[in-house]
Amino acid sequence: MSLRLAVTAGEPAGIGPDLCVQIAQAKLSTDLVVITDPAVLADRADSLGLPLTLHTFGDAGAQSGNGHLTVFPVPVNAAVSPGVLNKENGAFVIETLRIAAEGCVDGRWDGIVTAPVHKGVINESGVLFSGHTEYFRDYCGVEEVVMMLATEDLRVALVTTHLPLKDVADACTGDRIQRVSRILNNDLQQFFGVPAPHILVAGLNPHAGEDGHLGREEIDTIIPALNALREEGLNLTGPLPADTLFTPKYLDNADAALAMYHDQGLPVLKFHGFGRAANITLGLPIVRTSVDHGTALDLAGTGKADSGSLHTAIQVATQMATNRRKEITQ
Ligand SMILES: NC(=O)C1=CN([C@@H]2O[C@H](COP(=O)(O)OP(=O)(O)OC[C@H]3O[C@@H](n4cnc5c(N)ncnc54)[C@H](O)[C@@H]3O)[C@@H](O)[C@H]2O)C=CC1
Ligand SMILES: NCC(=O)COP(=O)(O)O
Repeated sequence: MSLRLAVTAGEPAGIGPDLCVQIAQAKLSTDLVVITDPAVLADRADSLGLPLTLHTFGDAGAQSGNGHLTVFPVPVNAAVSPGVLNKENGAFVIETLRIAAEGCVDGRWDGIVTAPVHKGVINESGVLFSGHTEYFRDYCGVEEVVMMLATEDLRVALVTTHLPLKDVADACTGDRIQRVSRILNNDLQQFFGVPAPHILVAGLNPHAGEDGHLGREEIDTIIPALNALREEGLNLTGPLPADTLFTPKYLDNADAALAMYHDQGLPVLKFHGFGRAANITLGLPIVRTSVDHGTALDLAGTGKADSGSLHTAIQVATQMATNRRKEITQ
């Protein structure tokens, strides 16, 4: 049976609908079902001047690719104008995520690929929301998940995700570093065919603390956590100063880098491969990938949005879902 992925089109005023219309133009090897309001897609196809035939999920002959798109319809709450946020649609966006997760759990599809949402407007709509990563973690009832962004030749995972910088040091506990490292190690084996992952771990402070003179988190927390993980058999190098970790000397012999926080790891990844990377949630019982960028409100409806990252996210989700299926049938 061929794989089917759900694609949430994300914030309706952002570039998510544009990207869905754009990928529908290609010949697709994975069956896609886009979860959104079909009228938003039709309007966006008109703005972009691209052909689009819409089908409803479950209908005979429903297909995606070559100018067709299968849609699981969810109505928006308020009319959509490209580039203009409307908090009335916050609940709609969350409902598309809920349907995507529900369909994964009940087997309607094999994984989820998410187009970008706008965290600010969702919170303004009255829904507390940090990101998809945390949403799917809570939906699936797991304690820990890991955000990893990956291009073809660089993988960067994070110990902490969406929280204010002032809270990062306290959040990098030994327990969390251990849980995140185990998930990263396990999922690199399970989904990405890396039999014995070598993981580079960044310190938190400049120069990885300079022997305690620039911060004690390395000595008090990170080194003991890494030593305990080494006892379990994980192949870890670090804590390394983050400013030199991302150089070929280290990266050439590693399978992934583990950064302590969002803006320690992601600027490097995006400088290296923005538009070609996927954002992957590890540690979930379902497959979920996403694009490496946000809603780009400035580009919605203009035809200037690059769909490269959505293509990558679909490819990676297909690979992960294939490996998960193999595991289940073994
Ligand atoms: N997966 C997700 O749902 C993500 C959502 N976001 C959300 O997106 C919103 C906007 O975030 P920003 O920091 O402004 O980042 P952004 O990624 O939306 O935009 C940053 C810059 O990159 C450009 N850009 C982004 N995607 C592009 C594409 N596909 N093709 C060409 N250019 C592109 C934009 O035009 C802008 O100049 C925020 O609410 C943020 O939380 C951000 C990252 C991921
Ligand atoms: N910087 C990554 C990002 O904001 C996407 O997060 P998520 O919505 O995938 O959790």
